[in-house]
Amino acid sequence: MKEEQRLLLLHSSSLFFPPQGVKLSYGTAGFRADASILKSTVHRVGILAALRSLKTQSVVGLMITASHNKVTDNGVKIVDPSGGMLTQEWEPFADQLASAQTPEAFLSLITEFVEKEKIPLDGVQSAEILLGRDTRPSGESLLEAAKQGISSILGAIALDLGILTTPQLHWMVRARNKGMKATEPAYFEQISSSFRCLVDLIPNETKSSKMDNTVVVDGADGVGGEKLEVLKSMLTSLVIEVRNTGKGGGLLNDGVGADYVQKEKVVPRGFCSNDVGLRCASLDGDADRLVYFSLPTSSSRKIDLVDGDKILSLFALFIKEQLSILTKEGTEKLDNSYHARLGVIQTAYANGASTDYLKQSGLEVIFTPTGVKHLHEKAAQFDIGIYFEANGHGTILFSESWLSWLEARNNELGLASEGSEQQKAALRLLSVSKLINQAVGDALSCLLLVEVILQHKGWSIHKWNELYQDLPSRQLKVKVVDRTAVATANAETVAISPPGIQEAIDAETAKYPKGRCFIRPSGTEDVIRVYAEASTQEAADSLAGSVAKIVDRFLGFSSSQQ
Ligand SMILES: CC(=O)N[C@H]1[C@@H](OP(=O)(O)O)O[C@H](CO)[C@@H](O)[C@@H]1O
Ligand SMILES: [Mg+2]
Repeated sequence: MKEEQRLLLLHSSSLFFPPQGVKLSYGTAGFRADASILKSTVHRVGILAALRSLKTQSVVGLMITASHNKVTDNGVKIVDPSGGMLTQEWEPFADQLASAQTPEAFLSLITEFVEKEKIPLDGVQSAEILLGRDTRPSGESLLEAAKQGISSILGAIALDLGILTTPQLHWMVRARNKGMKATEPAYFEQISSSFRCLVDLIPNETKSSKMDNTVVVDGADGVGGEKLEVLKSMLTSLVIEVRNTGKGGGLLNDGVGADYVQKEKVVPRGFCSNDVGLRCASLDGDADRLVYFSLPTSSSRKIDLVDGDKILSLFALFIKEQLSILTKEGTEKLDNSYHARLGVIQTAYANGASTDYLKQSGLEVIFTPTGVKHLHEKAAQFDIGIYFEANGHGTILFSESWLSWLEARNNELGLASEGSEQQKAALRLLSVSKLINQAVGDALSCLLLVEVILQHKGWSIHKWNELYQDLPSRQLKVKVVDRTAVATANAETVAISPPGIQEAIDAETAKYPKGRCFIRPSGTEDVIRVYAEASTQEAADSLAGSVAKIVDRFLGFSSSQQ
């Protein structure tokens, strides 16, 4: 490493002190913590992002957000050149960097890593990092820290894109590396024009049905609401009413947003009895999650939730239907048919009823640990991989090879039988691949896809919700002394440590018909999560409650005092 580079890194890191007595780790979605202790971490992630860009000789992204967490929290994560999450291979280095206590220790970590990874840190190669942040007040000063980190790597430049949804930044990084236009207008243009194509391809029978084309969206008082306001003006045949836009003084994620709606299953702030029967949706704080809901009656706060599993089911159904039209043996023979391998990816949080439904519909269902980085990786192994977390984070991935086949097939059909059902199916699938964010789950593009599929099918939210009935479930959080004491296996369905805890959970679960329960350490909060399912809500609540007590007995503060 050049002396100039060494001095630059030493000087820059001496301006930021790592928090004392706190060990941060690159969890499910980057580093997250109370914003007040994050400056040094964000500064170091800026440096890491520059190294990643040098190593890959591509543009990378750095996003400052704490998503659905409270407004006083914040977080930082890196977007890899593909538009996906930072490669998991670099996560341990990210952890080490964040916890180095002195500038010298920090510098020696970097020196060693640069050598090991053969990163061209010579001041000759350039690096470029796109920066984005959500609407949190702490975002601006954290972004400054990231910029200072980036500028302490010779040849690295930061491009500040301002306030963005997380999926917009992922989309732009992917677009830049594909040589496409990577601006916000280009993003809006792509998703709105592919939405319009799908609308034009709605069958005449359903086009004329009296379906309500209004959706009311809770923007979680975050970035999603303001972006949706822009997008909605570019659409036809859909009316979007945005509430909780963040402009009315409401607090981010406070009694609003996808996480609150999905976990609490109650009406978010800004909705009232007048909304009974309407199709409603909630985004989370950085607009990468989407859930739907409706208010069944005016007398209670309870909602009918249509979660990520149902969005997944709707998407899977539509894709499968279009694929079967496309590959139907028609008047004209398919000489180069390519049967797409379609896969569906879920986590243990998926409602058991959804998995049963998907399997009964003939779909291949695969399970991964929590966190999109795991789901995304699996989905990318299929020609068409659809992944969703129950909380509403997901997307559809199309392989490059299948898309090129589809393009060619579409052209062929255009010549042989323009306007045929087969060609329409090909066009629909091509449009879906452009509407849906190929980099990461995106609430805005998923919202448009849900809306156009409902219009295509002529379905109300109730009809959609009736695809299957969710098993009652309950999620709880338990504060423990050390959450890393819990280790899991089998896509997080079994706790392999501490010893004896799984046996205790199994014994409790066995008392409940259709009972299913698992625990895992959260990767974004300092808690153990408990998930329980059973045949009635009371039973699910009771199972979750009992298992929470087991967790507390094994790992809680009371146990450590004994
Ligand atoms: C049960 C649950 O909803 N977990 C969420 C949550 O992760 P945890 O590791 O459970 O804290 O935040 C992640 C990032 O947004 C999201 O991917 C994940 O699904
Ligand atoms: Mg989010």
